[in-house]
Formats: sequence, C-alpha cells, structure tokens
Amino acid sequence: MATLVLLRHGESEWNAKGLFTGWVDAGLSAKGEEEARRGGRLLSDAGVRPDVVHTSLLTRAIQTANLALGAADLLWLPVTRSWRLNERHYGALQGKDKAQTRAEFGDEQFMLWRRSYDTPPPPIADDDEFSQAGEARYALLPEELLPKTECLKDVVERMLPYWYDAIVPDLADGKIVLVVAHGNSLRALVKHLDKIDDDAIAGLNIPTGIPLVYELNDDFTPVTKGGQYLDPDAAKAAIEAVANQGR
Ligand SMILES: O=C(O)[C@@H](CO)OP(=O)(O)O
Repeated sequence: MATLVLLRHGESEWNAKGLFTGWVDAGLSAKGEEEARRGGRLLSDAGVRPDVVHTSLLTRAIQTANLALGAADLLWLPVTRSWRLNERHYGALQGKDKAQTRAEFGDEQFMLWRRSYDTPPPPIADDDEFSQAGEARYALLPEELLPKTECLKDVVERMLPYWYDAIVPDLADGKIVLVVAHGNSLRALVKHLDKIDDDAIAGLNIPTGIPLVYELNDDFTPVTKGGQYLDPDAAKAAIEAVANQGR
C-alpha cells in the first residue's frame, strides 16, 4: 500500500481577483499563504509525514510547498519540480476576468472553456503580454512542447508521463509522496486515479490548500475512490466556491 497526498496551492493573487491564470506566474495572496501553512499543519496533525515532494514550476505551488513544509517542520525534504505538473495553459483567456468573460460569451461557452474535457480556449499569441514564449523557466523545454492553450485532455496527456516516470517510482519505493500543484493539473491526476469519465470530470473541483490523501493499492489504484480531504467540511465549502467562480 502507498500513500499519495495532493495539495492545490493556496489562493493566488489572481484567484482573488477572479482572473484566468493558467501559466501566468501569479504569487500567493496573504490568505493563500495562510492556507498553505494550514495545509502543513493539517498534515502534521493527521500524522501524515511525506518523504518526498513534487511541485510544478509555478511560484504559487512552490511557495505553497515551502510554507506547508515549514509549518510541518519538513523543509528539508527532497523536492522535484516539473512543468508537467503546471496548471492548464488557459490560452488567450489568460489575464481575462472570469465574470466578464462569462457575461461576454455566455454561460455555455464559459463552462465549455472552463470545464469541458476537450475544448481548449483559443491559443495565446506569442506577443500577448500573458504568453510564456521566451520565458527563462521553460528554456529547456522544446518549443513544440510549450503550450499555447490546453484543454483538460491535453493536461492529462502531458501530466501522465510524469506520474508514471517520477511519482509512481517514489510510491513503489514505499515513500509517502506529496504533490503540490494546481486546480486543473490535479483534476487531471484525480481523473486518472479515480477513472472519472470525460463528462463527469466537469463536475469535479479542487479546493485551495486542503490536503487530499489517497491510500493506493499495489497497482496504484485508490483504495477508496475520491481519497480523503484532511478537513472535509472546509473542503466542501471551498469546492462550492471554486465551482461558482465567475458568477
Ligand atoms: O485560472 C486558472 O488557472 C484556474 C485555476 O485557478 O481557474 P479555473 O478553476 O477557472 O479553471
């Protein structure tokens, strides 16, 4: 049996402003910093002590990992980072206000872009102020792999190689693995773990800063579908809030 802990970063400055964020490198808000610390305390209170950590390359996930690990007195843990755990690239919607986008394009189109499995937003132009073209952080990434937009299906496809090549080997070694990532990269991972179908995944939202613990069987399938949030009541309220963004 193996233990996997998923943690979405705390509230970012852009979450607080209601903007589509994607690969834009927004930092945590003061509330998000506190959520991250609380996530670390929830882990230690529950006696869940990760052995290794995986994060995306985005500041809000890295800050969250650091704050949570600091609160759990685990800042010394080995950490590996990958672009494959990044948030979904939101294409030309990056930097746009969610409520305004919904008002302009209507509820159906807004939800298609936000939660459908295979409809990506329009691609972002390289000269858009919110494009990642030329960012030093992705200098080692071949140009054809740097997304200009992604739907959740694209995220599943670019995330799974990291799951199988980097995370599963740690789990197979008997390590408790903490993955600190994003709303949509974690939705992609949960879709895979819980075998959620392409339509039903639209209804799954992940709250900021609350650890989600999965016990896994020897074949890395969940013992209990959906795992267990360490603060289920807070998770329920926060999931509702994520679902209602832009309204
Ligand atoms: O803007 C984003 O990048 C994501 C996560 O904050 O938003 P949404 O929940 O709308 O997919």
